[in-house]
Amino acid sequence: MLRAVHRAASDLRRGTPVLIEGPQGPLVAAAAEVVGARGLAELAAAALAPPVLLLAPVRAAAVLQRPIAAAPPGGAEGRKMEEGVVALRPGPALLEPAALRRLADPVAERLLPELPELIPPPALSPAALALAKLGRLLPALVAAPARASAAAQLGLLSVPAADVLAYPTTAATTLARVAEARVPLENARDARIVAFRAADGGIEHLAILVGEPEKLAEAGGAPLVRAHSECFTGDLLGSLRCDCGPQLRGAIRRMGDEGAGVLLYLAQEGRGIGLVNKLRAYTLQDQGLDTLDANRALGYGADERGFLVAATMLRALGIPRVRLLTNNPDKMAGLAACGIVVEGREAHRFAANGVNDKYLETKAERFGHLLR
Ligand SMILES: Nc1nc2c(ncn2[C@@H]2O[C@H](COP(=O)(O)OP(=O)(O)OP(=O)(O)O)[C@@H](O)[C@H]2O)c(=O)[nH]1
Ligand SMILES: [Zn+2]
Repeated sequence: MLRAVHRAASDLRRGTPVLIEGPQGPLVAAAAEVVGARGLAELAAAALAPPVLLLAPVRAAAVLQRPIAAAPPGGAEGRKMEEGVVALRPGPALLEPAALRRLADPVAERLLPELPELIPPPALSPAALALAKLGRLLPALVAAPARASAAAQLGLLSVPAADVLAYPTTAATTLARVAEARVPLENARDARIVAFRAADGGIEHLAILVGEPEKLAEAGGAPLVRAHSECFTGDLLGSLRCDCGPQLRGAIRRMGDEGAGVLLYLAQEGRGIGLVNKLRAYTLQDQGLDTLDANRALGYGADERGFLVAATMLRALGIPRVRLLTNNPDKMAGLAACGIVVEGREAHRFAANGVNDKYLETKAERFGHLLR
């Protein structure tokens, strides 16, 4: 079940259409960002009706140059605008690879050849958008109801919509320890790295254990824990745009000083949108958007991370109670909702550096990050 989703996301990434299966018959979909002439021809061969464009509501509003009310997915009430999906009927000038790429990408935005018309989204649209996000692609697709025989006849991959929507939970709950090694660190010599992998062999997450936090937990204690989302630019390159580097090294140093702790190094780059999209978000931020609106302009949510990954790893390590090193109240609530007892919070704030000042302000003002 994980495997089919994984393979379908990979096909989307290479511009090949996939079939998303539901009770009313399949939807054939290809990613607007990468689809080429061959993918569009395959899509047309599978389709029962002319293709439509599926976009996140914020992106659709930007394309149409007016505010729109998003249809909540599956008619569910109370969903956030950023979780909905909007369908547009394109004319022939838009059904062409370069125009589709411009439609998907606000960074590449130039005048579109025509303004498409708003129509009700076909069934299974939310799963199509979710699959593009799992592939870390821009959530923009060209899609059409498809013939049930299309998978066999055209050799397209087919995946149940329900499996796509369940993927984040399934992947998080099937994480298991696969490797472990002692790795003395500059500021914490007694450190080990434990690697976790999901049942589909997908993306791996790491736990860095300083000292013996498991023993502390066994005795009923709550070790110092940091759930750190990967940040290639900040953690590795020392980017000044964010505070990730100082937070990462600061957490290890603190655990070294205290003699015990766990740093979960989570493969959730860019708050879950991936490195490529984070770079796009940075371009939008240089054009004036803040970190939250930049994510939304791309069609992603402000924060796409789930906390089940961290909770599953902590449970597997035998650490059900934690003192969490964070300024983010959502992390505490998220871990608690996944069954981890958050006994306390330790502030983890570093001074602004002259470049990340606005980023830190936005985290406090719009994400509700605690200032101390
Ligand atoms: N999309 C996006 N992601 C960013 C941006 N700046 C940093 N990030 C990502 O944000 C994540 C940093 O999150 P964390 O430090 O784990 O958590 P936090 O939500 O800031 O909360 P704390 O625990 O208080 O640090 C990393 O995955 C970074 O790649 C940005 O401008 N846009
Ligand atoms: Zn960062």
